Amino acid sequence: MRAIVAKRVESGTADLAELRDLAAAAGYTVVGELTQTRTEDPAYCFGEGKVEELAELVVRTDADTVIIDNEVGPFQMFNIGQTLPEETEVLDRFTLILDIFGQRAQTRKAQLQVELAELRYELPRAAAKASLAKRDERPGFMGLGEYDESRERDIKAQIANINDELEAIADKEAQRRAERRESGFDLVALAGYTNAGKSTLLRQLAAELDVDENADKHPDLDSVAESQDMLFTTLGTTTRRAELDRREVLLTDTVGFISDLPHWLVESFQSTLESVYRADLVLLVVDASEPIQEMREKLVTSHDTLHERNEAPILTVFNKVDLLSEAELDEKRAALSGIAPNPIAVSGRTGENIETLRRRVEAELPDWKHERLLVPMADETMSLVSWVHDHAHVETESYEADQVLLEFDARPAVVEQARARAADLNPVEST
Ligand SMILES: Nc1nc2c(ncn2[C@@H]2O[C@H](COP(=O)(O)OP(=O)(O)OP(=O)(O)O)[C@@H](O)[C@H]2O)c(=O)[nH]1
Ligand SMILES: [Mg+2]
Repeated sequence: MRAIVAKRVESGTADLAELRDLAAAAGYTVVGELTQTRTEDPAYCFGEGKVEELAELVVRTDADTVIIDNEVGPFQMFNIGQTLPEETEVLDRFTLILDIFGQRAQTRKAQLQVELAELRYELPRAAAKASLAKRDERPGFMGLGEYDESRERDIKAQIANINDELEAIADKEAQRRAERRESGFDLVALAGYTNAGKSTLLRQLAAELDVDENADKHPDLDSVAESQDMLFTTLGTTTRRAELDRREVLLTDTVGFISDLPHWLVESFQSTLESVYRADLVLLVVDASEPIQEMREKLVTSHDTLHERNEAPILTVFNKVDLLSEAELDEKRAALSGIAPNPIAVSGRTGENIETLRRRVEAELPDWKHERLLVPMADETMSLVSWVHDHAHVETESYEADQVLLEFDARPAVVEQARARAADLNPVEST
């Protein structure tokens, strides 16, 4: 798999660094690159001369694939394909990302999400492809061989089916979140740009114990294997129990964010992000070894992704501080204080400051409530008392003649539930 990466920008100089990383993540060896600064050409995206240059580069480097960072319309795709040597595959940023996601999708949900994204990508292109297939000079190009109008209807039907199945999965997950909360767990989610170090931090913060059926499907969480410097190593979500002093926390690792993703692609992975949106606290992880400008852009992308639906407070984590000096860190803190107020600086690799992070997580989680509860003696009383012990931090437990006094700290939801259960108890003498 030998690829040429290409990018067009309207102004300034095109930066190919991220596209190169994405290509590598998909398994390509990058054998050439090409950039252009100009406005979009309606027929070719790039200038026509540039596409001819691209064709020569393909021949010279013996590449089999061309990856374009821009969104390429169906007609542009067709025209570029006609100019390039036969059999050359053309991908744009989105089909490349879908390619990576497709390779990594291990769970039913992840596979459905990838399929959904592919269909959403194809839908607006279906009509164009059908008309191109009719006048295709190169039968089979872009898989257009048997393309016709009925394809659009098929796509819509498939999208509806997948949405139904994903909704059913989301319902089950919502139920599981509720059960976990009822069991006294606070839910904390790791979010952030791809490659920021989320999975590494999960390993640092969490016990080996997996609480998720997906855990074995995440090779990047293997504590022995060194994680790779690769984009999108995590695709589904994995949840583990984190070891904190007082509070029982479940920590969920999630898919990384990336810039320039169109709406339909983000939407397709919405239910993956649900565990972020519905958390009690979000740890927004940033790679602090990168230049300030890049950190800022990635923070903006992350906040944009979280913005509309996130309900939880956000704690920014500057990760990879083993790679920078104290002075550099101070400079970055100051420069980014607007978008990342009071961040905590850690290293997931060396473990530096991880204990402080644990304390910060406890401090930032919504406050526990103090409760003083008088429980009447009844058949179910002792089971309620032990439930409170399991879900709360019990300070006092004293027995009087016909009641138990419990004083404890707990999540507001646990306090409410304890009160309700106590109110439901029928005192012994009345039965
Ligand atoms: N030097 C250094 N490298 C780190 C640190 N934390 C993570 N890394 C490296 O950064 C790379 C990405 O780490 P991951 O934990 O896989 O990142 P991620 O955010 O889970 O990435 P995606 O799953 O792709 O979104 C790996 O090569 C890690 O070894 C750190 O504190 N210091
Ligand atoms: Mg990861």
